[in-house]
Amino acid sequence: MASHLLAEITAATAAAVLYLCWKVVSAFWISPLRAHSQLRRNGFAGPAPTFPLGNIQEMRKLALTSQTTSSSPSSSDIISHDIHLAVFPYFAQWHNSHGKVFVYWLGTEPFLYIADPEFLKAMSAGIMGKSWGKPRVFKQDREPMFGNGLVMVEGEEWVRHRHVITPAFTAPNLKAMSSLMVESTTQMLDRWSDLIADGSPTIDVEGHVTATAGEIIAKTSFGVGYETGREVVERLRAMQLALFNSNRYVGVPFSKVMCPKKTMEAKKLGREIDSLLLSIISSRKNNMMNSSYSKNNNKDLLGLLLQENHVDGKLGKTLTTRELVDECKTFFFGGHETTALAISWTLMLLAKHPEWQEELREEIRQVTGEDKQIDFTKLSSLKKMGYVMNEVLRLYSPAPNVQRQAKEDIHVGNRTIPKGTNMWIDVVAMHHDPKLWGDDAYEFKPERFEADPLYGGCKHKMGFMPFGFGGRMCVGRNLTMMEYKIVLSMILTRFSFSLSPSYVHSPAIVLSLRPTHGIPLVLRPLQS
Ligand code: HEM
Repeated sequence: MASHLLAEITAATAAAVLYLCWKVVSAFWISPLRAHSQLRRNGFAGPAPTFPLGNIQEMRKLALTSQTTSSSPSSSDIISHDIHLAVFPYFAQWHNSHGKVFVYWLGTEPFLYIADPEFLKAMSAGIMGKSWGKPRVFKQDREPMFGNGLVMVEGEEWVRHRHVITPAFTAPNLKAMSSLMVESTTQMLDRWSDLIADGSPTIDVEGHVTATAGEIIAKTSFGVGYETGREVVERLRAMQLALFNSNRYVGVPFSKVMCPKKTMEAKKLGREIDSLLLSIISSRKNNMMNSSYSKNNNKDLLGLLLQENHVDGKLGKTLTTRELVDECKTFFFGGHETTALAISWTLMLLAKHPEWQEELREEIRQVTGEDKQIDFTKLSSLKKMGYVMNEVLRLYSPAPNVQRQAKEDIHVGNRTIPKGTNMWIDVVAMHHDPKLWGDDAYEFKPERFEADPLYGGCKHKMGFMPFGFGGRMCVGRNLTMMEYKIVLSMILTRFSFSLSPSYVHSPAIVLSLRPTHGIPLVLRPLQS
């Protein structure tokens, strides 16, 4: 009897193990092979993948070769803005052999690489925001950062999130945040004045600007006076480092098991962040129930989302507490580093172009007049600053790529992109393409946006997309524009600056497009 039972258990276990093996082989070997041949049949060629790394090995090799053989100048005198080869050496190489649309593999996941705006236009025609997916591998990889926040959520869920979140970014709501930006920037500039007075006029502005942008996003997201906000920010930064400053095998089966330390650390920080945010949210909710609650005290993003929830609760346009936690994290990761990088790269470019520093100072003088203070209502008059911002976002786009996943088969001419295909849109390649921008594509020329403020004279309307495209375009772009103009006007009004001889031009991708060795500037106070 006992031996009969044992035999049954053994048989059941063997069947379960076999089934599991079949599932694994099917998910990581058979399905990818099927997808590979389907894409090839549809005319999408690309570098040959190997199992289980796909093209990762080759990408690493090319990145390493590019680092060691890079002719990119290390001196602050000669700076090349032709950065595609330096930041994406593998894509630049595959461009030459496979054109502007091809398939490459991250582990067992196929990615359709796109750097052709005409293909992009044809591919996205008629597809609404809610019908796009986001690559599953990135959703898993970045889960601790974005959870089910707006960047990652799909379908009707995305519609619900976007409806609740969009009103928080309207002009009257943003206006209320401008004083928080002025406050944090003033503190940063006072520190710069102290450093200069102490005889240290060379300052790595990137570090300072990123810290200030982190403070600003914490205040604009969770509100002033929330000491916990600082704790959240510190942990969020630590989590980002844990996730991105190590060897990564995105798309490779069981890659998390291969980097257990990183995975555990990110998970632990994730739990701590969630519990801090949960406590902020529940105390805010309690305050709203309080009779002395005033709407004016709640003009930060979280407060606005809670109000939206409050007002529209009956219409089903609500976010759960868990979703609010994910949105707070999303604002932080989506919002602070990108904006800080836009400002930092601008400072590098303006340091190289003192004539543009002067142009902008003159514009600020004209716009502010006697007040000398930049005020929210005057920001839209800073036109030249807008051209400079666009030109910086073109040359050094903080978000170097945009990702999508096909939820259904997509037809482009006589080719079909099969359902489930991931797409990787190379923004850096398009922003630097001389065929789209002309022979001066690698030059810093803000004036190209004077005649054509939206597209900078780009020959294709989808060739300039620092904030993405279509219904899923960045929800925070107006907040960025406001922060950019406030911070930059305040810096330009108090200091003139040049590049330190120690500056090393080294743009590289660490999720965003970053200056690897910071941006050391030599600052000089201006007479007020
Ligand atoms: C220079 C600054 C910024 C850049 C370059 C940038 C860039 C982008 C890009 C490229 C996308 C993807 C769009 C797409 O898939 O088509 C995006 C989406 C998003 N961004 Fe930004 N962003 C910036 C600032 C911000 C700020 C300040 C916030 C919020 C505080 C923010 C929040 C978001 C969110 C929530 C999404 C997801 C939108 C959706 O899928 O519906 N971003 N951003």
